[in-house]
Formats: sequence, structure tokens, C-alpha cells
Amino acid sequence: MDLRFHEYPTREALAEGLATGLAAVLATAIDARGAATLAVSGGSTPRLLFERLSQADIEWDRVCVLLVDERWVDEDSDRSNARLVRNGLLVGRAAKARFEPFFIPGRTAAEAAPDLSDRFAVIARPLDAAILGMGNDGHTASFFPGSEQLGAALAPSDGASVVAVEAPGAGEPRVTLTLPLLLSAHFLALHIEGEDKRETLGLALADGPLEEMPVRAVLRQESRDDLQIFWAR
Ligand SMILES: O=C1O[C@H](COP(=O)(O)O)[C@@H](O)[C@H](O)[C@H]1O
Repeated sequence: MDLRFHEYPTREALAEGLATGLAAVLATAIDARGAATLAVSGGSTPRLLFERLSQADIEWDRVCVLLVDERWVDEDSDRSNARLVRNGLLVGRAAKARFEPFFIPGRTAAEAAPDLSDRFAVIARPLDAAILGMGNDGHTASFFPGSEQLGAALAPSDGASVVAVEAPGAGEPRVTLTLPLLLSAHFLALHIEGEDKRETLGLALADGPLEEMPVRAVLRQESRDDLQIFWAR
């Protein structure tokens, strides 16, 4: 598999390099279609990337930003991925971007998922860029080991673009974009940092059940041997 592995000397250099690449992808989409769609991960890894990307000199008012997954918590929670995006990415030049959060107050993830699926099928097609993260349990987006909904998230029989997910290691209930939608992204990257994540990546690239490390669903896609992996110590 021809995975493209980009190693940077520092996390700052990685953020600069990936932000520059993403800005070019978004600018190209804007030139071609007049609009661009960017799906980003939450968690802790993207903070520096968001800081750099928010300064990119592109037509942000033509960019739609969404998350690849969300923890089903209110935006005033530290666990909210939407909060991270609003505070970290949608500032400076990028404040003009349109953000499409998942969380709907007063509804559970399971209740909201069908409506979100319909809505994001329109919003997210096409995805110009999708940046995935990875947990040391081998999850990516909200594709978690031990989740009853993993099959539906990886191969939705009804063509869903968003599914609700629960898993022992997930903390709270979540929603996630489904794998087919993520794989449709023109530019698809996995952004990981630290020796621990590199070790986890090594395990994920080795033989073993996909269900134990769902990130394998992305790494083993022959149709996406252009997956770009960004890593810094
Ligand atoms: O829960 C999540 O975790 C992963 C990895 O997060 P990190 O803190 O290890 O960077 C993230 O990619 C995902 O979007 C998030 O919901």
C-alpha cells in the first residue's frame, strides 16, 4: 500500500506544512466550484494546525467547515469538538467560514442522527478535504473498537452519511460521518503526533482484525492509497 508518510521535525512545522497544503486544496476547490468543504477532527491534536490554518489567506467566506465526528455534549463542555473548532479554527481570517456543527440541544445522538444524515449528505458532498485523527485504542473519527454501531458506521446499508455511536471507550454517545463519505474526500489525511501514536500506527498497519483497530478500515482501503499521513514527535 502506497501510504504517504510525512514526518516533520516539530509539531509546529507539521502544522505549518499541513495548513499550507490544506489552504491550497481549499483554494483549488474554490477556483473550480466557487466553494470548498473541509471536515476536521476534534480531540487535542489539531490545535496547532487550526491556529496556522486560521491564518491562511483564502476566501474563507466560501468555505464550509464540519467535523468528522462529535461527542454528544453541549458546546460549553470541554469535550465538545465544536467548541474546539469555534475557538481554534474559526478565528482570524477563518472567522468568515461557515460552520455546520452536529450537536442539537435537547435531542439524543440517536434521535438526531437520521436528520443529521439527511442534512450532511447535502452539506458534505463533495468533501474537498478530510483530516482524520487517531486514538491509541485504534479509533478514528468515531469508529471505535467494541462499538455495536461500528458496522453501520463503516458500511451503512442505508447509505447514511452520519450515524450515532456508543462504545465502551468513547466516553459519551457520539455521531460520526460514515466511512464512505470520508473516503470520498478529494484530499484525505491522517494527522497524528507523538511516539505513542506512531507505535499505534505501526500496530494498525500490521495484520489483525479490523474491529480491534477500526483505523484499519481507512489504512486498508486500496482505493485510497493516496492517504497522506502527517506525523511529528
Ligand atoms: O475523541 C476523539 O479522539 C480522536 C483523537 O483525539 P486526540 O485527542 O488523540 O487527538 C479525534 O480524532 C476525534 O475527532 C475525537 O472525537
